[in-house]
Amino acid sequence: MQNVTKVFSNGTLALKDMSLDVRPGEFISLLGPSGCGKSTALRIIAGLGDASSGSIDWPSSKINAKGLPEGDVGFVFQEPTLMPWSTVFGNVHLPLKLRGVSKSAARQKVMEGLESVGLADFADAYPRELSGGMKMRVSIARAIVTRPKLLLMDEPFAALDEITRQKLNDDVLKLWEQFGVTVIFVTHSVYESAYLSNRIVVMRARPGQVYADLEVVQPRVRDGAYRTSESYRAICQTVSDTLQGAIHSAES
Ligand SMILES: Nc1ncnc2c1ncn2[C@@H]1O[C@H](COP(=O)(O)OP(=O)(O)OP(=O)(O)O)[C@@H](O)[C@H]1O
Repeated sequence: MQNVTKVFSNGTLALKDMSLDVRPGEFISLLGPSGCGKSTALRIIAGLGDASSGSIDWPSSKINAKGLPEGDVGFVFQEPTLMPWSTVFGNVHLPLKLRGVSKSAARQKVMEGLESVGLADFADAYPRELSGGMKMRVSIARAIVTRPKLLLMDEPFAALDEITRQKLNDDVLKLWEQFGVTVIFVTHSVYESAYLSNRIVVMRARPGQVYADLEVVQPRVRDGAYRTSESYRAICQTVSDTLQGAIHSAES
């Protein structure tokens, strides 16, 4: 993102001169107070909204006529947004169907996607038969079925209970390693960002901008032991202090 500014039609200045370089293979959390423009930034990266000025460049991808990388971006929303009339298989097939890939030709990829989120046995189930966490898994399988290089996730687990959220955090980390996908993950949670990411971009509000860019390179393995480790506690403390700084900088 190069100097991206977004002014909505009602005059709200959501982002001002936001610049962010994302390197292949990173797991970045975008963290910040409510209304600081996290979702707006993610939507502009995904091509779901236009920047008022500035640009999104894709130096490592071929781009299509819309200026977006061809087939390279998957998006997971806060709500699973599944089609209730379609089975789990049908929901995950959708992005491939929109590209003209028939059900039979897509079967292997859809089943691989479902296996990677532990739902291979639920291919014929309907969304109403699934728990909230399972619906979100289907949504993730749908986002990765096209093998995107970049996965954008907008507070995907905010509505889930803590245990389910922790399990899904581990699932996402597995997918990140398995597919080598670059992830940008929007969250309100200091703890979630410190658990998942190797880079935490803290934003400030009014106007939305990058306030701090923190590296969390170690440890490589994130698991239950990390959650209770001194290094995790220290990272959470640093991130929490930085977030407080971002909140105060917006008020001054
Ligand atoms: N379509 C829109 N029209 C007008 N203003 C908007 C629109 N979408 C977002 N905004 C405003 O832009 C600012 C940034 O919103 P955005 O949803 O990107 O923030 P956020 O950091 O994702 O917030 P949250 O954490 O609460 O989801 C807010 O002031 C919001 O009210």
